[in-house]
Amino acid sequence: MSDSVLEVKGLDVTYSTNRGDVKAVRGLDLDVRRGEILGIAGESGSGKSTLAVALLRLLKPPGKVTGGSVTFYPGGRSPVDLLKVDGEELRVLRWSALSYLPQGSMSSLNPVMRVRDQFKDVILEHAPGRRSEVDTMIPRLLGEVGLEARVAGMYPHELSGGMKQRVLMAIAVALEPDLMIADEPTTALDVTIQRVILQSLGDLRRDFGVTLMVISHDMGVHAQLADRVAVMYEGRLVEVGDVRQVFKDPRDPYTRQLIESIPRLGRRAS
Ligand SMILES: Nc1ncnc2c1ncn2[C@@H]1O[C@H](COP(=O)(O)OP(=O)(O)OP(=O)(O)O)[C@@H](O)[C@H]1O
Repeated sequence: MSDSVLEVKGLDVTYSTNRGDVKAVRGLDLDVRRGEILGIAGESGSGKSTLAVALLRLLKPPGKVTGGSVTFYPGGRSPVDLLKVDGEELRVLRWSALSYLPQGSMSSLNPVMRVRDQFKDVILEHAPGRRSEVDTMIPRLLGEVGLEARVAGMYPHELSGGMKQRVLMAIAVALEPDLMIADEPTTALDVTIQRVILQSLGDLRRDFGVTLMVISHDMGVHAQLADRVAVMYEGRLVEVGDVRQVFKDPRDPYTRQLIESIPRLGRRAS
């Protein structure tokens, strides 16, 4: 099995607008190693979300991939160029090999469905063979993110923001994907809940062996969670390395600036 789960080479993404082209991702090379938590850092507008949706083939017009390749190495299957796979192949890969926790995803739960049925929808759509296991899978998955089994019988409006986020994380790992991409998973949550979410993400990696790509503008999140961090600036990757090394001795001036904007954490990680 390859040591990489994803290999991005020379990725270019452009938004063509009537005010001109915005090159949101420029010549980006990135290797995501199997089993790691890779943080993607950078300020707002640096291209982090565009990178995520391009990798997941969820980029919407006027966004367009204008160059590069993205090789995905799902465990036990042949490698695929995610930029070239067709709709059906992509449908098979979604959730079961590649899952996504979008930015602001807490509003993506269906308000009129109980949590249990939202799990069932995903599991039965993407892994119909596991029908008989569903009822035992749900409490186990909820337990994995620190939620009680009774949450399965609740509707989204009965859950706090942090609980919704944890339900979504549990759904995202239900089919044991190789890679999960989480975009700003802690944004809009209060500090105590943020810590719980980060802890749960770490637990999911440990228990499911899922590789995580975690996008956050908050260097504190990366200091707490990531093994390696990749820093984006104006669509380019300016630095990638072991999180401790990057915090201790940032090579790029922009990375240094990001770290200095959180002096307390900068000190803690050094
Ligand atoms: N639909 C769009 N049309 C035109 N330009 C866009 C569109 N979406 C994003 N952009 C531009 O692409 C660049 C990268 O944006 P992107 O949202 O990927 O950054 P980001 O780092 O994820 O920031 P944020 O965390 O604020 O979403 C920005 O210059 C942004 O203005």
